[in-house]
Amino acid sequence: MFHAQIPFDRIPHQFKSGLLCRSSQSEKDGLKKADADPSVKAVMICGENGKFSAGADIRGFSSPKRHGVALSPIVSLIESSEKPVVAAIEGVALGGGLEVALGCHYRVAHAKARMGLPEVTIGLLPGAEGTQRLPRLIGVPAALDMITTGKHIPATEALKLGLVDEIVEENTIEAAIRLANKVIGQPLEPRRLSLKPVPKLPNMEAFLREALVKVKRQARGCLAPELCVQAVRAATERPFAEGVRRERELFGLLLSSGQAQALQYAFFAERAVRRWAAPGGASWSSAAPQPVRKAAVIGLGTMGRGIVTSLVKANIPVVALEQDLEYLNKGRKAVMLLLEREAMKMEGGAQTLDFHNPARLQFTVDFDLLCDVDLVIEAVFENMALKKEIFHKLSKICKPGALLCTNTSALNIDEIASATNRPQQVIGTHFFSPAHVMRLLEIIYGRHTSPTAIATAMQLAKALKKVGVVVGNCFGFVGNRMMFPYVQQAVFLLEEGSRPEAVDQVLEDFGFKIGPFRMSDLAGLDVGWRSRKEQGLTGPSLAAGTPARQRHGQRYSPLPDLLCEQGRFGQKTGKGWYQYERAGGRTATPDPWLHDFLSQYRDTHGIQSRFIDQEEILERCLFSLINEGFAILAEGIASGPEHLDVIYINGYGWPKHRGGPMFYASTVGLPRVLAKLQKYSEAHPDVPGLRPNAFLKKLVAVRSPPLKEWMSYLSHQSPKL
Ligand SMILES: CCCCCCCCCCCCC[C@H](O)CC(=O)SCCNC(=O)CCNC(=O)[C@H](O)C(C)(C)COP(=O)(O)OP(=O)(O)OC[C@H]1O[C@@H](n2cnc3c(N)ncnc32)[C@H](O)[C@@H]1OP(=O)(O)O
Ligand SMILES: NC(=O)c1ccc[n+]([C@@H]2O[C@H](COP(=O)([O-])OP(=O)(O)OC[C@H]3O[C@@H](n4cnc5c(N)ncnc54)[C@H](O)[C@@H]3O)[C@@H](O)[C@H]2O)c1
Repeated sequence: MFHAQIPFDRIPHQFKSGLLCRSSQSEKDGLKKADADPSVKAVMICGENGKFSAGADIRGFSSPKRHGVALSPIVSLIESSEKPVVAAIEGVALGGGLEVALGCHYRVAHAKARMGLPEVTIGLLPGAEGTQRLPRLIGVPAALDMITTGKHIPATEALKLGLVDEIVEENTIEAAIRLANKVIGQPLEPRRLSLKPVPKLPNMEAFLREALVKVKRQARGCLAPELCVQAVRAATERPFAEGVRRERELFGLLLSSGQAQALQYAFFAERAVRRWAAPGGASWSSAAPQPVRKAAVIGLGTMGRGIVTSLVKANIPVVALEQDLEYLNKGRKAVMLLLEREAMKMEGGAQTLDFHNPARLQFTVDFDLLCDVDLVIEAVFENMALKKEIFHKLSKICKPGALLCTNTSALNIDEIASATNRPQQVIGTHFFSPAHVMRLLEIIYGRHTSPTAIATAMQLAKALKKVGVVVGNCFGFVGNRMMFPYVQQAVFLLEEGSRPEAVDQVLEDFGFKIGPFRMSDLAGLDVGWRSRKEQGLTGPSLAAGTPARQRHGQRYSPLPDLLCEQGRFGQKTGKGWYQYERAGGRTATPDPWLHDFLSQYRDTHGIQSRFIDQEEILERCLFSLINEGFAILAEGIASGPEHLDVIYINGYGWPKHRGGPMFYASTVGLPRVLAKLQKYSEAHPDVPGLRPNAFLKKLVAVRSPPLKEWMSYLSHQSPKL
């Protein structure tokens, strides 16, 4: 028996699909030798360290020294072997790793193994004949599902699909050797996938057409899913060799599309932000988290109920607290509904949700029940006085080591911490709505927050299967602070002549899940209105004689306030920037009332309406957001552009195939972003958000270095870092 080892470890190789890295030549030679050696009767291919293979080294695809990756010939070599080749799949078999396994004549998997073709998630398609072999093995519908979503499937599902021949609970390698011994001498032709026909469907053409429509709708401009469908279509229409040629052609298109680079950047950025750093040199490498064995959530409104659901899903016992019994009952019902839905989704899976057990989930109005929790997440109304009152109470009731977290969207963490006797244990954990769905957790350290508190919040993010991003404290933190100028531009564009549906369309065509006005209607216009009233920008506390369209010498648009005064809060009232079929309705339609209202508003304020083209809409909204990003970096609120990009992709619906706002700026070109901001700023001198940030100017002055070098051009590190 000859064993060809597929290395895995930390993927330091140019090509990681096994066989073709470090010792690729020797493994290729090994296979040839095994074929030629009459004493070898069968071959077993396995991975190192309990992992089959995670596929190609993703960094290799954007490396200037990219070598022609010759995985296909290896897969063909395996398949054409005259001796049975069995794959022993442990851990993961992903991408090129699974393609290698598809070249084998038999596949044995450990019950805990996962398999998938995730290339689509990094902007590519399986490029080592996977799009041609997989449909031949498991049929077009299942193959298309795996290839266009990139999902990892567990071994049990792989067995049902026929992707593997056997699953084992114990030693996979021994099982693979047993199988290899059993099949020695049996004909191999029927096991060579390239020789098999693709199983027919009665309605193949219609099926593929519908699949294309579906993936295009979901892809929001991302090319890879569509090209995956085209590659699978080729498998159904052409002989194997021609299908492979088509796969290669489509792979080349994706590789040079720019989207693959953006998605691969996003893959590494998400991993890079785990290595957080904070003031005083504290970092991920030195700080250790505290265990969270029990948590509490205060306030069961929109956010609190999602946060409770998230904690229960992560198997963390929760005490859920409300201000009175009426709110408590409302909150309990909402939480139970969410958990029941989540349990339905998990049905049949290995996991179950134990939420009827009061030891796992307890509802109360009694603060004293928080005395033994390890962590509290406050999610009450966005009101500083209320938050301080709650934190003061918590610091008296909670045990000394308990971490006190606030879900505030924008308020000052230090001021909240000042109400406690333990500011080092106060931290912002900013969830995004719906909190049990959205992946982002913005983690905000205050002046006194300890490294242990940061490490614990990051650990919590991981336990909740979220992406934690550590940032500094400022109004709106990173995400909302960058959002303010974006939304402001969108409203200014309406004043100047545009319409909500035109602005939304441009940004949705760019790839945002939802444009700013649809988003505002969904979140509720009253939320921002309340905040502006608290800031004294509108409402009774506004000084008499303040010009309608100016605040503190800067341009201000009262349009959202005027809509709120009309009771137009968005979806919840059936009217906002759009009209809806009813209060609580979800279908937005352009509203003639709003159009008339905008015309009257322009007349009242003597604004000459003009046609605003798509380019201006896009640039003013996006470049003002990006400009704020440069200010955030310069102030040391975030440690690098990757942080901003991960926040936008995971919390704000930024299209991942455009890599996040800062990556996008680097692809547009910093000189162009600067020139456009200068132009718009000259036209609107009273809008600070359009005034190019000094850090952006500096980067352009030093000839726009690559994004990963930006931070080295900050002459002084801000006290925040
Ligand atoms: C111009 C014409 C050209 C025509 C050419 C035509 C021929 C082309 C032939 C091409 C052949 C293509 C072959 C194949 O189809 C392509 C591929 O295989 S692409 C890769 C597919 N694989 C993946 O996408 C897997 C990605 N990884 C993961 O999903 C996860 O990392 C994991 C493997 C499930 C492990 O998850 P975790 O345990 O949570 O660990 P981490 O995620 O933190 O990862 C640990 C560490 O490893 C790094 N890493 C993981 N996978 C890869 C990888 N594939 N490449 C590089 N690096 C990887 C990860 O970044 C972490 O390191 P850190 O960033 O923290 O330093
Ligand atoms: N809604 C969002 O999209 C969103 C997103 C991120 C962050 N946030 C932030 O999360 C927090 C909560 O927002 P929300 O939208 O869930 O608000 P919400 O109005 O829906 O819910 C707040 C809840 O807090 C409860 N509450 C008020 N005072 C309390 C007290 N003394 N004790 C216990 N409970 C009390 C209320 O009864 C209410 O149920 C705010 O700080 C908000 O800025 C909101």
